[in-house]
Amino acid sequence: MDLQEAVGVHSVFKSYGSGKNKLEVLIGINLTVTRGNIYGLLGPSGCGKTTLLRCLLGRLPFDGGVITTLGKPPLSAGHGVPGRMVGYMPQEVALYNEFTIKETLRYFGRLNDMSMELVAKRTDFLVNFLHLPGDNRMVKTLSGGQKRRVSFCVALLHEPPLLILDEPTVGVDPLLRSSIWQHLIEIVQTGETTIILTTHYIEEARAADMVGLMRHGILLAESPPADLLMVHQSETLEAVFLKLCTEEIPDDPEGDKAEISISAAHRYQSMPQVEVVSPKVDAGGSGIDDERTPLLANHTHPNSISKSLSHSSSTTEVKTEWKSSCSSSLNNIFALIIKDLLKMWRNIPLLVFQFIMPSIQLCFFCLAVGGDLKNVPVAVVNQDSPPILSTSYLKSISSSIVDLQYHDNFADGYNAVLENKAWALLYFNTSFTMDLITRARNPTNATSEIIDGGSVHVYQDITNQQISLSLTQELLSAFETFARNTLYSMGFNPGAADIPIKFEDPVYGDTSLQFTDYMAPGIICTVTFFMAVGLTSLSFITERKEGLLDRSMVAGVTPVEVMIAHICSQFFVLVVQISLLLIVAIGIFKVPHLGSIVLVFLLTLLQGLGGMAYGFLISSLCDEEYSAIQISLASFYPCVLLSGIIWPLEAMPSALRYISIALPQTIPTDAMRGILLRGWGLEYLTVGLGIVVIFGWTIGLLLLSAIVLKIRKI
Ligand SMILES: Nc1ncnc2c1ncn2[C@@H]1O[C@H](COP(=O)(O)OP(=O)(O)OP(=O)(O)O)[C@@H](O)[C@H]1O
Repeated sequence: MDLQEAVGVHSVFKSYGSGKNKLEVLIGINLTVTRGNIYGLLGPSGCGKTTLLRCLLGRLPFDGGVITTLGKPPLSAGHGVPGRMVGYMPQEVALYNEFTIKETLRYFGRLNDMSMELVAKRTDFLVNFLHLPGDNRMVKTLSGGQKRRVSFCVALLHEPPLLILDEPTVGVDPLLRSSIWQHLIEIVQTGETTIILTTHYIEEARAADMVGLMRHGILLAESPPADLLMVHQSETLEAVFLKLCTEEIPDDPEGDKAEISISAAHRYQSMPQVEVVSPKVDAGGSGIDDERTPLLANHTHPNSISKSLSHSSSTTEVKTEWKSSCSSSLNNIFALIIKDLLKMWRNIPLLVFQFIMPSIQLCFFCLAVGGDLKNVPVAVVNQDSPPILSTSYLKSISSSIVDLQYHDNFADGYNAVLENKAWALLYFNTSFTMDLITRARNPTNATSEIIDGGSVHVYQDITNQQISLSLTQELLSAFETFARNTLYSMGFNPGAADIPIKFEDPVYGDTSLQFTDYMAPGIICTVTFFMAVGLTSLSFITERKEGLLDRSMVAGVTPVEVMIAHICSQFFVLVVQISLLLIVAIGIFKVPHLGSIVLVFLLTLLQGLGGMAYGFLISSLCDEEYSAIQISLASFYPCVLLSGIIWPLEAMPSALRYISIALPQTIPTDAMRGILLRGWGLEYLTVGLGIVVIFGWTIGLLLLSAIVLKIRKI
């Protein structure tokens, strides 16, 4: 291997998609970048420049060929590409909008293991050199061009031996562009830094040591700019490029690429081999060689150059000590945690939302579900004469539960139910009191007419089972009260012999328990789990879409480090969330808590971690937020419905029960119920199993996410 070779690309092929949708983007590309050189990769939009750069960075797998960067293939063990050996400026801005310039550079400085003093010095220099406003300015308040310059700063910050810059001069005014080129020329002077950049401004690439002209995935030519101009007898690189394009593709620009590839390769071989000349330092140390002069001659801001040149000596003093060893995971995790915490800090409303959202959801649940009915309208037609016992019975009905509405005749009362103005009609015959007394005096000899006349006739709308069951319960319990208070006190026995079943004191629970208490443990589990799913998946997809994750990964961060950092930074959010949730459940809504609160907390915390792990899996599978939301929603209902949270597992078909038991909420919810309602501890199998199940799910989901990320090469 040529020791002078910084980057070698040999017969590299890359395509996107497959079958009919296959798009060949790189077709047997060969290129060599010499150490200490600036290599300008030129070509029209869509010709594959970014794709090639991402392959060089190890961020995109390629189909065939060999790539070496700084002597090794990217991603080889212990290699710093991706990592500290490379500085990357992507095409998109890829900056945290909520950070200041200083914070942005500190984050990337930490990833590159720089001391904060060094970061501060480099920040001062770069902010000054690139004419950026103060380093305390928020990125979101910068103009498009200023943001791109901050992005450029990030790539230059740690003075890596390899700089890969995707269109660094887009959105930059000509003066600054010239100054940037001047700086790039300076930093390659030592021979330690190599730069590959793409640009649409073909003419500015005259300042490069070597240019590669790309079109339709092939390299049409690779030569020093001066030689290209000479060989093609053209005045401008643009003219050379046009000439090459028309030579190669006379009729159809979308024509046969294989043919192009062969002819291009042929021409490359037949081209005069030109010695690659490193930029020469002139007597004044300006570092401007003859070929570059035309570009720099347009420079009307001499201060910019002299300023950057004076920095040349200072940069040697503040030279970053980049390390060639692999990224330190702990260092990366630390940097990522600080970044995550800062992001949270910068978005306090979102943080507060995260803290209180589970509690608010629990409030809605406790307020809306499981309570007693109130003011249920019930029509009454009382034709009892004299209305003694009927009135007494009606008085026994709870007025807070049932709102009695009197009607004159049966038809009116019945219509009220038909028109959904009442949930039931209570009808008393004219002989209700007399017949009930007759029946009470002699229950064994009561005729069916007497029984019918002495009964309350109830006509119900039972389309709402919850209302009809509660109403039935209330009417029956009112009759019990009425019988005890009125009939027995009058010395009558209505005839109902006591059923020979005696309910002793319950083993677990008491009669004050409500449906809310049964559901609350499941709600606590699911709310915590799915809040974490949503926040984790969306946060990662957004970071990935904005190129932020990619940028961190080029700096050497691995997906596992991202996961660990996210879990650490979100841990404190979870702790606050769960504390508030339990305060609301136990303190405000008086959900019984007979067992250890620590165990309840632990189980809920594990649910949150499980949710994060599921969020990771979703974000590793989905590229878009909407698909992540769809998967989350699609899994929410099965989880809630199948986990025995709303309705007992015992009511499910037995086959479904097996699926249900395997879900991450079923056994943990049972365990939570055991702790809260029965006072169970770890000595009970269900509680231990609940912890093991959710822990197992968390580890399994994390591993699965790591595998998916690896397969998808994200
Ligand atoms: N992830 C992808 N899936 C499918 N096609 C893609 C993907 N990324 C890029 N392409 C396609 O590959 C081709 C090359 O894209 P690339 O971004 O490498 O071009 P480029 O030369 O960098 O263009 P520009 O100068 O506009 O940035 C384009 O046709 C693009 O649409």
